[in-house]
Amino acid sequence: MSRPTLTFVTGNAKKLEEFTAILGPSFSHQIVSQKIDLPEYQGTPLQVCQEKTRAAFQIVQGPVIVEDTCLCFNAHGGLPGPYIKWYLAALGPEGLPRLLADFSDKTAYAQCMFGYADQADQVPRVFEGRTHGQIVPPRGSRDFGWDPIFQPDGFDLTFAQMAASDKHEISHRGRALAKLKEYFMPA
Ligand SMILES: O=c1nc[nH]c2c1ncn2[C@H]1C[C@H](O)[C@@H](COP(=O)(O)OP(=O)(O)OP(=O)(O)O)O1
Ligand SMILES: [Mg+2]
Repeated sequence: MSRPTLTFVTGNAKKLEEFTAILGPSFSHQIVSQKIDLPEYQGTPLQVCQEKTRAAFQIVQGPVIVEDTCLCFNAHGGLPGPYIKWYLAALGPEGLPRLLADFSDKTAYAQCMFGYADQADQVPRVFEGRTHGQIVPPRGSRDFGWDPIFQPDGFDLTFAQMAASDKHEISHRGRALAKLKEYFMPA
């Protein structure tokens, strides 16, 4: 029996790796990935995610999933937020914590939004997950983005120092995918 196909459009190999690991082999749909760098939209995280979903649908012309991730500094009113990619590219994990040097509030949250559409004229469905924590000087492997500078609440380790399965259990992505899984595979 063949499972229906869902195409995950992302240019980020680490996202795809986590997505596949978190959903696991028993997911209702067969995941196909397309490595396309979609436009980096501006707006609220929800608007960015929905625009990105529409753009992906135009390309795939079938059921698609996209994901947009934000890292939001509370002292900066939620910025860099969806623009974290550019900040990370410009400053690297060493430079990012310095943005908060003059602020006593080092708290931040990671937010992940998956967008899903299976028709063109549809408001994309969004599954959101959030993890609160602190921005710290980098510790741990430099494998994935800002993982070395994000220390989730309740842990002494940054995401980069945690075992992958521990990260997934509490991560923005893990939480968003738990909702997505619930939608596709209701209990
Ligand atoms: O769990 C994570 N742990 C650490 N870093 C992360 C994580 N998740 C995303 N990131 C990075 C990738 C990119 O620098 C930015 C999000 O930007 P974002 O546009 O969503 O990602 P992207 O352009 O790399 O891939 P895509 O083609 O799916 O848009 O934060
Ligand atoms: Mg992107």
